Amino acid sequence: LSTFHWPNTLLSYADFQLYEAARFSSITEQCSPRQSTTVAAQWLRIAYHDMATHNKNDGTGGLDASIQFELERSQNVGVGMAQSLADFATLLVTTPFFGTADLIALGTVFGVASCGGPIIPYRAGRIDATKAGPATVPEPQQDFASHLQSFIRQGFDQTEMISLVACGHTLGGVRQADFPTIVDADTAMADFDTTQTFDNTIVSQYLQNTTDDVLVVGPNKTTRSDLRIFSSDGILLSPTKFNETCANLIERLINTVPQGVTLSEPISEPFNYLVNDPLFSYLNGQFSMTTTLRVLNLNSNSQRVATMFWLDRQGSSCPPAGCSIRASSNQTNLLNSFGHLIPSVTSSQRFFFNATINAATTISRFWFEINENDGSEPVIVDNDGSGYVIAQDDVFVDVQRSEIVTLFQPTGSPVFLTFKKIVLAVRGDPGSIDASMTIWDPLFNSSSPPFLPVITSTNFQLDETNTPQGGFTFLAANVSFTASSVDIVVSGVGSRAALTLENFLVPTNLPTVTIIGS
Ligand code: HEM
Repeated sequence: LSTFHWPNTLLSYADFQLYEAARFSSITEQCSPRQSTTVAAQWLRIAYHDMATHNKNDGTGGLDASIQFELERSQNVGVGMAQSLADFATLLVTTPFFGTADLIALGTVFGVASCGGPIIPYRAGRIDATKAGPATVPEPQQDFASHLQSFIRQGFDQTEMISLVACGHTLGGVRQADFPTIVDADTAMADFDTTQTFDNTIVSQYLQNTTDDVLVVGPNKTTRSDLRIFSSDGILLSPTKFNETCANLIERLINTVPQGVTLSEPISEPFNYLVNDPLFSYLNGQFSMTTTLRVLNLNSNSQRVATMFWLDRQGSSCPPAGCSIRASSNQTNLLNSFGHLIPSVTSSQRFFFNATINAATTISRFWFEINENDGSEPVIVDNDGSGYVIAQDDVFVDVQRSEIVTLFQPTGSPVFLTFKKIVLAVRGDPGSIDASMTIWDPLFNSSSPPFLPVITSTNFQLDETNTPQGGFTFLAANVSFTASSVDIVVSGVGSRAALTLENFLVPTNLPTVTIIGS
């Protein structure tokens, strides 16, 4: 198992979306059927069509969600396209650093695995396009030479093209409504092979001349593109190497991105020792700091104690061994349906810590110890030796003063309005502080693609309900209930240059308050 090195917002977010977030992976769980095909087939096809804009010669195009702007083209016909984009949009999980293109890639990884295919390593960090790319998706009526040219432009040679088409056409099929000249009027959907699963049947049935793939044996010769491709070379993908070859090629497909986009390191299993960004609150001279530690593959042991240690900033309040607090609770079985497919993970557990810290001497770094209390050496989890360093405590979102506010207007037809009030704690004098926030809300304003996030800015105001205390000034600003991530910039904190809290993920579990209007 690989160890998580904190802080890394992108990797921890990607790990969460891959292995813990339940809603996304559950849509395709067990290769779930939809519209006479499978969700996985729809998600793999959209990934290919999105990537197919790539031009390796000038580095443009690739998996960048430009498909959002390309749906009226006949080459992107099919209900699966808009449906897949709606799947991704309604999850409301995109952030400035993890957009729709990252979700399309994630959908491919989930879909292929859910249908019994290989587990494809995942990289995050794609950048969403803001406009359409070129119309370069291959179509069945085109000749072999133009298909080969397309794949070469996308970065795949002839052998890889043959394999990649087989890897794609192991799922799903051709819809009569989309291709009435290819599929008989009495068939809604002509499956490429006789299994819904991700397997080599597409290849073995082709080799045995038993295939029903309409792009091989369909009535219209012009549109037998799979036949032209599969028969173009003797080296059709070997059925025994199907999974391995497809894993490599589909991984390359989803990692084909425009030049200049840098993807994260590949993730192929959940991180061990994953630490959540600590959250702070100030009250009466003390910080309350909460964080969590996820540990994998622990045996069951009721004697186990997990402890968080920390050092203060001034070396006066904590002993050299650190102040400490035991985990307040723990939770097991954290993984989603995709996480359960990862063979190296046998169990998952998260420990919750809630430390009370003297706000004057404060905290400089923290780490953990897991003691089995069975005579074995305790395991120290200290971020590869550096500890988890708290860079500054002059500005933070105060998570106990922030809240989810529901305004309820009971008269006439009752109206509810729910939003989040973000309270910022700033060490400094109310007169000099200036704070603003850019808010990223994945909630789209449209009922059809493109589903684009709403990005707004706001200034913080002095918070009248949280008066200054212990050298801290509290400022407040509201964000929509669905806002996923905010960037906060604060100036006027003593003599410091402007401080930024970037990509702060808006907590989902803030205290709630209902205000009843008249
Ligand atoms: C020359 C290249 C290709 C051609 C001409 C082609 C053509 C087609 C056509 C005509 C359909 C039917 C779509 C519909 O009925 O709406 C289809 C479906 C599909 N294609 Fe391809 N394809 C090609 C390459 C690929 C590749 C490289 C992949 C992925 C690796 C892929 C994945 C799929 C999948 C998964 C489906 C099924 C979709 C569903 O059931 O909803 N295709 N393809």
